[in-house]
Formats: sequence, C-alpha cells, structure tokens
Amino acid sequence: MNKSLASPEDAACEQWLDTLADGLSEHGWMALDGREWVGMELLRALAAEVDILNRTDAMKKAGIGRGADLVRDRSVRRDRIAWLQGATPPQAALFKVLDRLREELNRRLFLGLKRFEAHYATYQSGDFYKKHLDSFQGRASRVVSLVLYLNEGWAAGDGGELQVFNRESENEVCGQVLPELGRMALFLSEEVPHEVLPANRTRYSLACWFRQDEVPLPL
Ligand SMILES: O=C(O)CCC(=O)C(=O)O
Ligand SMILES: [Fe+2]
Repeated sequence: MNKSLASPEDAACEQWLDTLADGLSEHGWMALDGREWVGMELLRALAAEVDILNRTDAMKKAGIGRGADLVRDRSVRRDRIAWLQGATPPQAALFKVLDRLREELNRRLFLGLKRFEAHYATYQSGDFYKKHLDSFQGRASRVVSLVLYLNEGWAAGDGGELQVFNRESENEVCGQVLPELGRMALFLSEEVPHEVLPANRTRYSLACWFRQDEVPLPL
C-alpha cells in the first residue's frame, strides 16, 4: 500500500473535523457523535470517574462568574462541578484529545485557541441551567465551548437536554442534544445562548472551554 495515502481512519477523522468546523462557522454550533474521536474505553473511564466524584463531596456547587465575583444562584443553575487537573490516567488521556482538537480547530478556523479548561458537572434529578452565554463580563476569552456527555442509556423521557438557541434570534430554538454517552456539542461561547432543561435522573457531563488567553486565571 502506498504509505503516502491517508488511511480510511484518517479520512474519516478529517471528515469529522471538517463537519465540526463547518457547523461552527456556519451556525455557531454543532452536535456530533464523539465516540470514535474520544474512544469508548476513555468515555467509560471518564463516566466511572465522575460517578465516583458524585458519591463523594468532591463536586462543588457551581456559580456564575469567578473569584470575588462568584455568585451562586440556585434559580439560574443547580449543577455541581469539579475542575479537571489532568492528573488521573483518564484525564491525562482526555487532555491529549482536547489539545489535538484545539490544534485542529485552529488549523481550520484560525481561532488562535491557546489553551483549555475543563470541569465535570453533575445534575441531580430536577437540576437545570437556565439560558446563558458562556462568558464572563470583562474577560472575553472563552471562544469555543465543548460539552461531552457521559450517560449510558439516556432516554428521551430522562430530560436534561441541552437546548441551543439561534445566535441571531435568541428566542428561536435551533436544536436539542440528548446527553447520551459520547455525544458532543460544540458552540461559540459568547454567541450561542443555551440552557440545560431539567434532568429527570442524575446527569453527568464534561464541559471544556477553549480560550484565547494564555494565562490561567484562578478558578
Ligand atoms: O451540560 C450541558 O449540556 C451544558 C452545560 C453548560 O451550559 C455550562 O456548563 O456552561
Ligand atoms: Fe453553558
């Protein structure tokens, strides 16, 4: 075989990345099946890790804003979060996947993404996150948001959909994503309003933000 030709896997991977980049540039968002890109073994390892964290007191009430501006408002969001440090084997493997994705997005969309931050999120039954943009005032540096879902066997009646709104007319719903294991949603952090509808069972996810600034801020 001619080694200079890309293998079918590479071609599939390139196509997946092109679909993602086209969705982001044309509509500001895209939902995809990430099972091949991330790998089933890693997805299950991440799901097992967040399940353990959910049973301890590692998951902290999420807020809005950061540092001294942090506000915890239960009428807006009810999830709990734990930031990933990349220290456990599944987190280290995931960080490689996310960094590769950062490079591929830069290659296709010239976004100048420098780094990313990621947290696990857990929603208990009844929890939600009202419509919002993923930005902090005065710190416009989150560019692309990625949410990776970690729930095996999520059914339509389980609720907890990510609801995405049109970036040009924010009352128009333009899509819903079920938080099934391996499903991914990506969107432009500061442009696309979105919300998490109330979940009817425990819901696990991993959210990541690709950023244009170089220096990590205190979490
Ligand atoms: O879990 C999701 O589907 C989205 C979460 C979200 O919007 C956020 O954490 O900012
Ligand atoms: Fe969000």
